[in-house]
Order: sequence, then C-alpha cells, then structure tokens
Amino acid sequence: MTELPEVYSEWILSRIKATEIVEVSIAGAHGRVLAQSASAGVDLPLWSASAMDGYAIHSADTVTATDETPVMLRVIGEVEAGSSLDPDLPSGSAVRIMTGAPVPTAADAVIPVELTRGSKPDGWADDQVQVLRGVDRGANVRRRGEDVVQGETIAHAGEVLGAARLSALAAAGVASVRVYRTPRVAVVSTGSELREPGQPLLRGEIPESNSLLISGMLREVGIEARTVEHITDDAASLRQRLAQLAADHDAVITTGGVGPGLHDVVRIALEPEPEIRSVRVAVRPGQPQCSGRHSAGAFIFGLPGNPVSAAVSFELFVRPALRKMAGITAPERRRLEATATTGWRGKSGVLQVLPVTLSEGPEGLTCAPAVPPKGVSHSVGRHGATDGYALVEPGRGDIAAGDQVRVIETGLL
Ligand SMILES: Nc1nc2c(c(=O)[nH]1)N[C@H]1C(S)=C(S)[C@@H](COP(=O)(O)OP(=O)(O)OC[C@H]3O[C@@H](n4cnc5c(N)ncnc54)[C@H](O)[C@@H]3O)O[C@H]1N2
Ligand code: MOO
Repeated sequence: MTELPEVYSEWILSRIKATEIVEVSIAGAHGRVLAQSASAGVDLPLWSASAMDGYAIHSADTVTATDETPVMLRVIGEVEAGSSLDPDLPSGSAVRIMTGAPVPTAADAVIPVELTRGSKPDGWADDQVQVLRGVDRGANVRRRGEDVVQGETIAHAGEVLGAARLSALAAAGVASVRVYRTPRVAVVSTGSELREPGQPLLRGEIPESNSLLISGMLREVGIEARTVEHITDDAASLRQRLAQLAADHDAVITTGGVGPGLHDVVRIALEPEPEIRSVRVAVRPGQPQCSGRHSAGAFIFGLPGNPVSAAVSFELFVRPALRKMAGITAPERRRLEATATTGWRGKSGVLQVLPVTLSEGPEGLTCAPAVPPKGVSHSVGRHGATDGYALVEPGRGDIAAGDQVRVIETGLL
C-alpha cells in the first residue's frame, strides 16, 4: 500500500511542535526565529534630524534666494551629530548642522552646504552665509517617527531574524528578543560500503556523501547539525545508538537502510518502535520512508540512501517539519511555473520530482532535466547542477517540450 506524499507529510507535521521559547540578546540572534512579535521601543528617527550637511534655517527666510540675489543669514552656532544642543533660531539666522544631528526646534528646514556660499576655502561660513536657493518647509529634515513610531510592530513571530531585521530592532532600541530554541538535530548515515571522501576505495566501496548533503540542507533551514556520524550496518548497535541520539536530540535524520533489503538496518532497528512506520510513498524518487516519534523522544526521519532520493525526501518531508519545529511561519521556497525545453517520460501513479536546471530567457523561465529522468535516484553527480525540482502530478503523463511545469526553486543546493 502506498501513501500519497501530502498524506504522509501531514502525518509527520501533525506529530511535530515548535521547540520552547528562550530569550536571547540581539547580538546573538542572527538567523534565529522570533517567537513573539517585537515592537519599536522608540520613534525612528528619535527626533527631527538633518538629512544633509548644511544649515538649519527658517524656510520663509529663503523665498527670494537665487545665485544672483543671495539671502544673507547670520550663523549663530553649530550642531553636530551626537550634540544635545537646541539653539534658539531668530528669523534671519542659521545654524551649521551635520547629517544626523537634531534639527533645532525653532528651524523648519535644512539647506545643503552646496546651495550656500561661505567665506572659508571649503565653502562653509563662519559668521555670515549666503543662501542661493529657496527651500521648502521640511526640506532635508527627517521627521521624528516618519520611519517607525514607538510601539509599531517591526518583526513578527515566525520570522527569521536576518541582518536587516536585526539592525531594525537594534535601531529601535530593542536589546533582547524571544526566539525558539534551535532544534538539536543529528544526521546519521548508514551503509557498510561508505568511506570518508578521499579515502582509497576497494571494489564495492563508495565515498560517503549524504551527510554533507543533509547537513547542508539543514543549514539552509537555519540549523547547524549537532551530531553527524556514520553507523555500520548492524541492527543491534544501530538500535542502541539511535535510542541514545533520540534521547538528546529533537530530530534524527538517517539515510540508507529503509528498503526491503536483508541489510536495510534502519527499518529493522526501528521495527520495535510503536510510533515509527515504514511507508511506501507515491513519489519518485523517495519512495521508501521510515519515520515517526522515537520512544526516547526525538522524531526520526529515516530517508532512503540513494542520494537524490534523500535530497528529495528532505525537501518534501523533512524541511517542512523542521521549519515547524524551528517555529518558522514565513513563506516556503517559491514554486515557479517554467516551460520545459525538452520533454521527458512521466511516471504513472506517483508524484515525479525531477531535478532541473532553470534559465531566464526572452520567453521567460525555462527548465530542463538536470539528471536523466530514467535514473534520477542515484544521479548524484548531475544532481549537483540542480536549480530546482519539477513536480509532475501523478496521471499527468509525459511532459512535452513547451509544456508548463511547476518547479520548487531550491537555489543553491
Ligand atoms: N527489492 C527492492 N529493492 C529496492 C526497492 C524496492 O522497493 N524493492 N526500492 C528501491 C528504492 S526506490 C530505493 S530509494 C532504495 C532505498 O534504499 P535504502 O534506503 O535501503 O538505501 P541503501 O540500500 O542503503 O542505499 C541505496 C544506495 O544509496 C547509496 N548510499 C547510501 N547511503 C549513502 C551515503 N551516505 N552516501 C552516498 N551514497 C549512499 C548506497 O550505496 C546505495 O547505492 O532501494 C531500492 N531498492
Ligand atoms: O524511491 Mo527510490 O527513492 O526511487 O530511488
């Protein structure tokens, strides 16, 4: 009996909840997921500030100013960034002001130094400044609160704190945030044929590549694997080790050993676990899956060993679950419509997930198979060029050149 991919994914998601909430300083919050919306502690800008280096003035004084008929103003002081001065500004006077400095309460505009003439060699004026243009009321003044007002929500629960969001919080006087604890995840590769990349290989042996694949895909969800290890094909020791890992991780992701083979040890090791199921999912690649809540605590994702099958399984089933565990509610990767530049054979009765390359041309976005559509699951070499996964619904049949297909844009994989 096969299970539809969406049913299998829902089964997993219904068993996952977000980790607990912790408070952290914003200095260490990059990449964390906000658990509670954060609002501005102050107005931004905090006070009316100059947007230019120049002179704070009364705009009404400048109405008649031109190059030929400059208006002469008396310079009565200076305000630089960081200054708390608020000099009085009688009509006919000006105050030298620098970008970011508080505009005197009595002024209503700033004229940039370039639109004035002063007696000093650098163009600035000591006592008298000639204003060469009229300026409007409010010109070159950043009004208090024009960006954000105190109390306004500037980051929402479920959003990932990227560089710009974090700096917005810092600017708005927020010092700490409530975030979800980052899920603790273990990545376990299984298979007696696997050797460290670069090791000499005997016949039958291959370099181990899935742990780099899965740890990298994890990092793209904002999670650094806490444990990465390889376990050989012995069911008893694997059962014991998985129980240990399940006790101090939130999730354990294994690759390999879930098929019906005699040595498919993940499936065999997890057979006694009442909440873990071996399932055949109607998707290619990624058909055999073994997942569920381990009695020691962690959720186990048992993915097939074929590298592309493991990647597709992660994309379809693990990624949404880990995003939920991490508290992320921001939108998933984009799904795009692309025109196939070459046709390929469909797969009847299953969702076909085909790694594709994407190109932007005069006719819009196009896609082409990155791996041979007949041998997807093990095409680890060509999978490296993947820009996305085309999703071909069961029953759609073959894809012809010129057909529109739906593609999950994976970007860098
Ligand atoms: N009689 C059947 N045989 C198979 C079936 C089936 O239904 N009946 N399903 C096939 C499908 S589909 C898949 S997918 C695989 C799933 O196999 P396993 O999860 O048991 O994976 P393994 O047999 O352990 O490995 C498969 C393949 O991948 C290579 N591998 C495994 N781990 C790694 C790693 N960490 N790095 C690089 N390569 C890895 C491994 O050497 C094998 O070549 O079963 C089919 N068979
Ligand atoms: O389902 Mo397997 O993952 O096709 O190769």
